[in-house]
Amino acid sequence: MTEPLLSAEDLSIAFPSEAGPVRVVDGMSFSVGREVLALVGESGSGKSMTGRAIMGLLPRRAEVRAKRLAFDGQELTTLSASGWNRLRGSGLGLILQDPKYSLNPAHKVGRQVEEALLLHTKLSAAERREQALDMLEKVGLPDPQRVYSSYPAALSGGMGQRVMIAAMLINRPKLLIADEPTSALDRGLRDQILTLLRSLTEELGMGLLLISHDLQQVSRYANRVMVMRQGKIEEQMASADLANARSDYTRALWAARPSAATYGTRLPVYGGEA
Ligand SMILES: Nc1ncnc2c1ncn2[C@@H]1O[C@H](COP(=O)(O)OP(=O)(O)OP(=O)(O)O)[C@@H](O)[C@H]1O
Repeated sequence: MTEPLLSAEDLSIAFPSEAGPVRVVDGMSFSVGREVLALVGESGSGKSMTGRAIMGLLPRRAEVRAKRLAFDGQELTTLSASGWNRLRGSGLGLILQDPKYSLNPAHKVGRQVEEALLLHTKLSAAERREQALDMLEKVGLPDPQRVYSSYPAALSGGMGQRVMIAAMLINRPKLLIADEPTSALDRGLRDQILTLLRSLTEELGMGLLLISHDLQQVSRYANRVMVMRQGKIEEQMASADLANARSDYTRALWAARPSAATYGTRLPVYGGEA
C-alpha cells in the first residue's frame, strides 16, 4: 500500500476547564489516502475539532497531542506558524459550511479565487486570471467571466459554494477538508455539490475528508466512512459495508433516515452507553 496522505496516530484534543482538561477528541488513529473519507457522528462528537487539528486551526486554548500526525510525510504537531501558512496555501484546503461567511463581501470573486496564487506563486496577473477562469469553469459555474467580475452578494448559495471550492482547489491541494459543506444549501444543491467534490477528488487525485452529521447522504459519495462518537472512533469501514455495520450506534445513524420534515436538522445526541 502506498503511504497515505494523512496519518493520525493516537490524536487527542483537550480544552482546559476548572475541573481539569476536557477531552473532546480521544485517541483517534486513522489515515486518509487519495479517496473520499466521510467523518460522521452526532453533534459534538468531535468531527470539526479533528478537521481543524489537521488544518492547524484549533482555538488557541486547545491542547493537541498525538504520537503522530503527519501530512505528506511532514509532522504537523511541531510545525511552525510559517510552515502552517505554506501548507494551508498549497497542500491543504478547507471548505466550510456557508460561503456567506467564507467569502469576503468587499472583494470581487476573481480576486478571492486567485488569492492563493498571489500569495504562493510567482504567476503574472494574466496567468492568475486565466487559471481562476479555468477553475470557475471546472466547478461548473456558467459564464465564468461574469462570475469572476461579480461580488459575492450577486451569487446564489450554490454558486457561492462552487466559488469557495474553486478558491480552495486553485493551488491543487493534496487534501481537502470539507466541514458540512452543504448544510447551508437546499436539498437538490447538496447532491450537486457532493457530486462535484467527489468527481474533482478523482480527477485531481486528491484526498477529501468529508465531515457531516448525515451518514445516509455522505456515504453515497464516500469510499470509506469513519464514525465518531464522544471523541472516539466508533467504527471505520467501506461505504459499501454500512448496511452490515457492527456497532449499534452506526446502525442507529444509518437507520435515522431524514424525513422531509427533519432534513438538514442535526442528529439527536444519543445518551450514555451503546
Ligand atoms: N473552544 C472550545 N472550548 C471548549 N470546548 C469546545 C470548544 N470548541 C468545541 N468544544 C467542544 O468540543 C466538542 C466537539 O466539538 P466539535 O465542534 O468537534 O463537534 P462536531 O462533531 O463537529 O459537532 P457539530 O456537528 O455540532 O459541528 C463539543 O463538545 C464542543 O462543545
